[in-house]
Amino acid sequence: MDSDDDIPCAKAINVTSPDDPAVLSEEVLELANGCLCCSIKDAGIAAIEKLMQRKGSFDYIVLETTGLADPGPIASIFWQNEEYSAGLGKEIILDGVVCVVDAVFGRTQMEEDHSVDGIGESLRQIASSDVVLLNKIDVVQSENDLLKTEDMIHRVNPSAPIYRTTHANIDISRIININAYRMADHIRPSGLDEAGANLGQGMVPRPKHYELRGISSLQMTIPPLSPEKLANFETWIQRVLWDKELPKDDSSPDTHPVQILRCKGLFVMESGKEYILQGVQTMYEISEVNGQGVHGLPSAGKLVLIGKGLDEIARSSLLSVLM
Ligand SMILES: Nc1nc2c(ncn2[C@@H]2O[C@H](COP(=O)(O)OP(=O)(O)OP(=O)(O)O)[C@@H](O)[C@H]2O)c(=O)[nH]1
Repeated sequence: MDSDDDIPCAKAINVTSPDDPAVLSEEVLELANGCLCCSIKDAGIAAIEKLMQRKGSFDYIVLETTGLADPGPIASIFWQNEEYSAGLGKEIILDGVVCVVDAVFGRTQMEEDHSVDGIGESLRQIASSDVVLLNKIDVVQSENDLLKTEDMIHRVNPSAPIYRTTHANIDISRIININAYRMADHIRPSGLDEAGANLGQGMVPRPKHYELRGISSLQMTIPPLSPEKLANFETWIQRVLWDKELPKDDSSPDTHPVQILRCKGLFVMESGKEYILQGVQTMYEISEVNGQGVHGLPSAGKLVLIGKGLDEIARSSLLSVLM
């Protein structure tokens, strides 16, 4: 961790290859300007492509950022690369963001987290994650401490699974090839809302809203949508992501700033089709899910938004579009 960095960003690409003794299993590429997030399109991805040219393709690339990095811009650049790159670059796809939280100090770090724009790095990292490892549980005194930390992580990011680990020991399938930016399964509602009631057609449990030190999240179950409602939602999310404010209407004429760090959703259409929403920073994608209906019930979608300003007003604005 480089605590004296001015700009929180990754400093190197570290690609490990246990089968390659010639490089002692590890190769580190230092980037010329030392900053991955500002220059990844030309330097970061280009550096990985160069490695791929020299050594052949990789099964998987693990990119470890500094402890101060904001994963959002880095994830969005890799995601953008999927769309715009050609040749070898096309093989570099974004699988997911994993965050390791220290089970001993993590809660204090989250409680004391702050930055100029109100979202400190530890909350940003948790907010942007697809999976969270709560590590060093062997040195935590009580189960209650672990539960409190898990609850805090869940309030910041209600959609990421949290796995307790020691020495980050984890079944690799939980963090590799998770396809977090493509699959709908991890967003799919379980069929029971939090009170344990079955979700029937047209029944919508109350959306859940959490807030912790500037980061808020909004989670809601969504009934089957008409194409028109989905189109309305798309207009809404564009306004929120790109203009960073809620759409104004007669009932809410004032400017209401909103900043989304990560959004995920699964929309079930009245026709039975399913669409998945994925978004990071200002980028989003809504794409049809193939093989819908494999899970049978419930016929309900789900939406998770994580960022700033996602309060009751944001909730009402969203409900007016979706319900
Ligand atoms: N008791 C215990 N120690 C751990 C665990 N995980 C890591 N450690 C120890 O904690 C120390 C720091 O581990 P690192 O993996 O270097 O931590 P890090 O945060 O990645 O460090 P930097 O990336 O260098 O900032 C090492 O001495 C590890 O052996 C754990 O689950 N339990």
